[in-house]
Amino acid sequence: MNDFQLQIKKVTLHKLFMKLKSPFETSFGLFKDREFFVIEVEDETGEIGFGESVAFALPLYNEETNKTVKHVLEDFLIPLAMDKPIHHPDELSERFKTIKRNYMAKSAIEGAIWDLYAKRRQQTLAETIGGVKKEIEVGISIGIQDSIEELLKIVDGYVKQGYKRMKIKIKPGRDYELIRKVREKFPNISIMVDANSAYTLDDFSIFAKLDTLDLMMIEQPLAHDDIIDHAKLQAKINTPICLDESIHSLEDAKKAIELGSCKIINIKVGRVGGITEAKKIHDYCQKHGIDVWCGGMLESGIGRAHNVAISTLAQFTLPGDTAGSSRYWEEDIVDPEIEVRNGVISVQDSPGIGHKLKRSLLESLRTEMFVIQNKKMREAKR
Ligand SMILES: O=C(O)CCC(=O)c1ccccc1C(=O)O
Ligand SMILES: [Mg+2]
Repeated sequence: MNDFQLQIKKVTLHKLFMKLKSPFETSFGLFKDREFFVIEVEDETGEIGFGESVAFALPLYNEETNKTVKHVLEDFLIPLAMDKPIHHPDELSERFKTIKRNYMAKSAIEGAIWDLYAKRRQQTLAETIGGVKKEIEVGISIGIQDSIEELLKIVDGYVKQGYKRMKIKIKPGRDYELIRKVREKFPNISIMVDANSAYTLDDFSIFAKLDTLDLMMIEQPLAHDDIIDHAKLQAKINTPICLDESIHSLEDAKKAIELGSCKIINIKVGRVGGITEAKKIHDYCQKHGIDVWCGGMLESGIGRAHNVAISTLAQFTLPGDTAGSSRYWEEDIVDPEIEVRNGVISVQDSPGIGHKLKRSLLESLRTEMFVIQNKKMREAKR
C-alpha cells in the first residue's frame, strides 16, 4: 500500500455551459444557467478521474470565479500536482499549502485525483474516504419565489416527492411572513432557511420572529466573513445557526465552534479546498458533537457524485443539498444520473465516483477546452 503511486500525465479543463431547468434566486443573485469547469485527470496507466469546480461566473458567493479557477489551476496547482508522483490524495493539500486560499480551484483538481485514486484502488470514492453509509438522506434548496402561492405549491410538490427537509432561501423583505405561512400550512415538516449573508445584527427582530417557527436551522444569516456577530446572534436565539460562507478550513471551524458562532456546519468540499480538508472538519465536528451536512453549488452530476461520497461519512447526520440530476438539468452529463427516491440516494458501488461521463453530451455543452500535458513525463520518455 505504501509503495502505491500515481503520476499525472495530462489534465483537461472542460468549460461547460448548462441551462438550468428554471431560474434559481438567492439573496445575492439570480441563476439562469451554470458555467463551470469539469476537470479530467489522466495518469501514466491511462486511468481517468473527474472533478468539478464549483466557482460561478461572477464572484457573488465568494471571491472565486471561473477565470480565477482557470488561472490558479493552470499556473500553480496543476504544475504542483504534476511535479512528482502522488502516493495518496491527502498529500495534495500539503503540496498546495503555499498557494493562499483559492479553495474552489484546489478542490477541483484534488477531487479529480481522489476519483482517479479510488479507481486505481478498485474502490468506491465513498469507501476510499472512509464513508460508512450505503444510503444518504436528501433535502432540497428552494430559491426565492415571486409569490407565497408559488412557494407553497413548490414546497408541497417536494414534500410529496419525499425530500427530507425543505431549505428556503430568504432575503430582507422576503423572510418571516413567507416562512410563517409555510410553517402554518406544513406544521410537521423539517424547514430551514438560508440567507446567504444578507442580514446584519440590526435585523435582530427578524431572527427573533423566525426563532418562533421551529426551524431546523438558519444558514449563514450574517456577513460571509463573520464569526463574531454570528456568535452574538446565536447567544440570543434557540434555533441553531449553521455556517456556510464563513467556514473555509478546519481552523475556521475550530474558531467558530469555540466562539459559539454556530451549532451546525454546512460542508461544501469546494469551499474548504477539497475532500482532505472536508474530512478534517468532519472529524473535528464528530469529536465535538457538531452536526454537519453537505451543501450544494448547483453542480452537475460530477460534483454531485463527489457530494454523495462525502455525505457517507458518519457525522453527516442531517440531510444535504444533494438533490438529484433532474432538480436542475434536463439531461445531466453523468450516466447513470443522480437519482433520489423518496428522499434517499443509494450510493453507487462501482469504483471512484461511480458515474460515467457522457462524453458526447459534454462535448456539445463545452464552450472552451484547455489541455495541460506533463512535460516532465514527455521528456522522460524521449
Ligand atoms: O446545489 C443546491 O441544490 C444548493 C443550492 C444552494 O443553496 C446554493 C446555490 C448556489 C450558491 C449557494 C448556495 C448555498 O447553499 O448557499
Ligand atoms: Mg448556503
